[in-house]
Amino acid sequence: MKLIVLDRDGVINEDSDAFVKSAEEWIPIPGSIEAIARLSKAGWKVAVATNQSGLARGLFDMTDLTDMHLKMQRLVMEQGGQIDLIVHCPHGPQDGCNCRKPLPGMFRIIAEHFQLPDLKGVPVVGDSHRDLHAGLVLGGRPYLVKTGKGQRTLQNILPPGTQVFDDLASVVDHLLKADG
Ligand SMILES: O=P(O)(O)OC[C@@H](O)[C@H]1O[C@@H](OP(=O)(O)O)[C@@H](O)[C@@H](O)[C@@H]1O
Ligand SMILES: [Mg+2]
Ligand SMILES: [Zn+2]
Repeated sequence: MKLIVLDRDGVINEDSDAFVKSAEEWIPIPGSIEAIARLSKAGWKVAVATNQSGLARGLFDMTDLTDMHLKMQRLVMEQGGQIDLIVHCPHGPQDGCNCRKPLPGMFRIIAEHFQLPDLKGVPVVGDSHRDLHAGLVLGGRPYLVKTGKGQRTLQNILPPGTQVFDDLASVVDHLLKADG
């Protein structure tokens, strides 16, 4: 199965140290929406795994998050693609959940949804270490983008085998070229 797992903030949309708290604040990174649509049209399944501690912090609520994801989905569908699954962790750093990246809980949910035993060889695209580590636990192939917090992430040692690209559009160019 051609499946990819994307981090959201800093990969699909612009991130903010003040959190992205509404659909109005949710702004796509240039090329990312079109890149997701290109994957869909090439037969890829697209999943999103996103930490949303802003919910636990009371910065926004589930209605706001749903509005952000409806906007994201609408923009991709307007380009002829779709996002097949969006999984979020609503918890805060102190909540002790098993789904907040770098823990792999969301990635297990994604594997189960697509009836896969693991995510061996599945590209996992993120802008932070925690995105890459969470995906590696299930065998994912790590891709770091320089958008969002990616430049900061680059300052530290990356997991072995991590491939670095400027942005999601460049990752998708690479994957679709390899598709042949
Ligand atoms: O990159 P993804 O996983 O899609 O989402 C990240 C966001 O939930 C927020 O995660 C926060 O980290 P803490 O949750 O405070 O550690 C901060 O990094 C915010 O700047 C960022 O917007
Ligand atoms: Mg991110
Ligand atoms: Zn969680």
